[in-house]
Amino acid sequence: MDLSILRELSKLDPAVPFRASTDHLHHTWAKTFFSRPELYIRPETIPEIQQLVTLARRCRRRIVTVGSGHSPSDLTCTSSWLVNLDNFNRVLHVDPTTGSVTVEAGIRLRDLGIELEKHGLTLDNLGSIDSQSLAGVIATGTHGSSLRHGLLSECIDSLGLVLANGQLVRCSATNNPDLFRAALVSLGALGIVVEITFKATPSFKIAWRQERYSLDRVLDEWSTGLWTTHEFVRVWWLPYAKGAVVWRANKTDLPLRPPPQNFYGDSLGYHIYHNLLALSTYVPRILPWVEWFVFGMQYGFRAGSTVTEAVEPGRTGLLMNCLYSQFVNEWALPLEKGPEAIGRLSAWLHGDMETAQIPFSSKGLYVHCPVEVRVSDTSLNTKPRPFLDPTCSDGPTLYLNATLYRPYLRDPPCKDRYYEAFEWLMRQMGAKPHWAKNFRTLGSSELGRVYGEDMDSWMKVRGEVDADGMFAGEWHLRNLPLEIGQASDAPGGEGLPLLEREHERRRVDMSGVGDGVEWVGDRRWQGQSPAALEKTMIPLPEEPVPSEPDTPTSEESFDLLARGEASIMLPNKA
Ligand SMILES: Cc1cc2nc3c(=O)[nH]c(=O)nc-3n(C[C@H](O)[C@H](O)[C@H](O)COP(=O)(O)OP(=O)(O)OC[C@H]3O[C@@H](n4cnc5c(N)ncnc54)[C@H](O)[C@@H]3O)c2cc1C
Ligand SMILES: O=C1O[C@H](CO)C(O)=C1O
Repeated sequence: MDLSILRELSKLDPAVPFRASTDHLHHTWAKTFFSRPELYIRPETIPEIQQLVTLARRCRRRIVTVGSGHSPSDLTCTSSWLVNLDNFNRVLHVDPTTGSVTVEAGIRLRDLGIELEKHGLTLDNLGSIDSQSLAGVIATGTHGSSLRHGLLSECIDSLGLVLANGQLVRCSATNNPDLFRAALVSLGALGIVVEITFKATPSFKIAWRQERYSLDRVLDEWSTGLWTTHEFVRVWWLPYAKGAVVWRANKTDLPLRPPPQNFYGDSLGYHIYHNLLALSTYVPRILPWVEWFVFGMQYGFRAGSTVTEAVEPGRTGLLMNCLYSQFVNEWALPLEKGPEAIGRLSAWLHGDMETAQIPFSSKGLYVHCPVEVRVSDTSLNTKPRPFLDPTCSDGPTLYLNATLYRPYLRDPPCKDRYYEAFEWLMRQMGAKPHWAKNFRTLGSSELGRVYGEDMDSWMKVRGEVDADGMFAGEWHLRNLPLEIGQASDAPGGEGLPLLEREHERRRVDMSGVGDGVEWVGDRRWQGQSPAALEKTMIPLPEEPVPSEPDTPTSEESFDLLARGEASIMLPNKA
């Protein structure tokens, strides 16, 4: 570990542990991106979080907070300090009568669900999985599929954040409302969210039903009940079959009835599908047949042929099997534009360029299914909207998610051409990308324009709480209208001196397994002598963490750290 870090650490409260390790390899769940942070820090208390922020500020380091790494882009990559709150995940307060719950922000949705169930409570809406951290779900605008619900974060009443100056601040609709609206989709760029208070709902069961439709029927019923007969509805469009799987659920008091076995839910079907996808990397033209075979085995070969039903707890029944590593490219647009968007993309995939009106060739291109088709309605929400909410404010929203699997972690050959055309169509139709997913950059100015005053408001709050860019990196620079000044030139430069630039991307060295990319930051602090670095350290007016500047670090702790041993838990104490 860098000696200047140790020196600064020795000046802080020795009673507060600094739980850092030095050899962590970070990767996204999908193993799309990897990075090697200088330090991986897993705090367990708020004083520890405040201390690490103070230390980062003094050592001029960027901080990235990572939840479960389920965002498949390079959003959580860093060569600087990576903070994870998996050990800061307790339920602090539950009021079973009002449903008000306060938790530490690192809690995963699954663990939260189990805890809430003990009090007869649950979350009122879920996406496809429950592995994410609650803070991560909020930070990117995660959604489920229901016209009676908006973003998952709609249940949030207040947030506590540790900001770049080490202070813990709280915000809600009435207290610091601008910070609250900015922090509801923060993209990790405001500070570390540490406490979350939200409204849980009485636990419920759902009765769900799933059947195959023709695409024509989906489009015919689009405005006449497809999305409204049930509280939760999602559609998987199978482009080559010109069909779809429609899944719908309502709350129920019926007794639990587990779902029947299904093809790729079992080991054999799972591996058959995986290997067919792997084969399609070399022989892409088999993909229409793979779609026919796998989804026929899974859901029946003809529209209306097989109906699957079950009754499950909402907490698990709303989830789905997401199978393999994947790219996900998802956009939000007004629900009424769905038939046109699906019709044009369908035409493009089938080579009908006149109907598609998409200026790229689809000749010889074969893609994976499904395209996920989901909805939400955030216009019903009476609470403050997140500034960076990509959904429609004046009516229901449709999400189109072009999923591409990465069999055995290999990228499919259709990716660039498919996403180029898909994104062109989405932009032409006025859609906005889901922040967490694999959209190629639109450029910060386009997103700035698309979000207008809301982006200005978000940027203003960001600038106020993190003037040096301690929580900003290349992903933010690429997608948000940040002013970096001379940030890239020198530490301590004007603009956002702590913002971490990308130095390079390289094929990750994993013995040739997969097409994952290693993201490498500029590590601009390297090569600086401790004395030179110290010159760039900004003294702080307020010190939230008690410090004892003259307390020497014990020889023993110092040696351990200097050797850079992995997984050291440093009680900063003799
Ligand atoms: C298989 C799969 C299924 C998915 N299903 C859905 C779905 O149905 N609907 C949907 O909308 N999305 C879905 N997603 C996307 C997922 O919900 C988001 O990527 C979510 O942000 C992941 O949460 P995480 O805890 O992994 O956060 P990460 O991916 O680790 O981080 C996401 C962002 O949150 C920030 N962050 C995390 N913790 C904190 C904190 N304590 N303080 C401040 N910032 C923080 C990070 O810095 C980063 O900017 C899915 C993803 C996968 C891989
Ligand atoms: O990002 C996502 O992955 C799954 C699809 O497999 C899903 O529903 C998302 O959203």
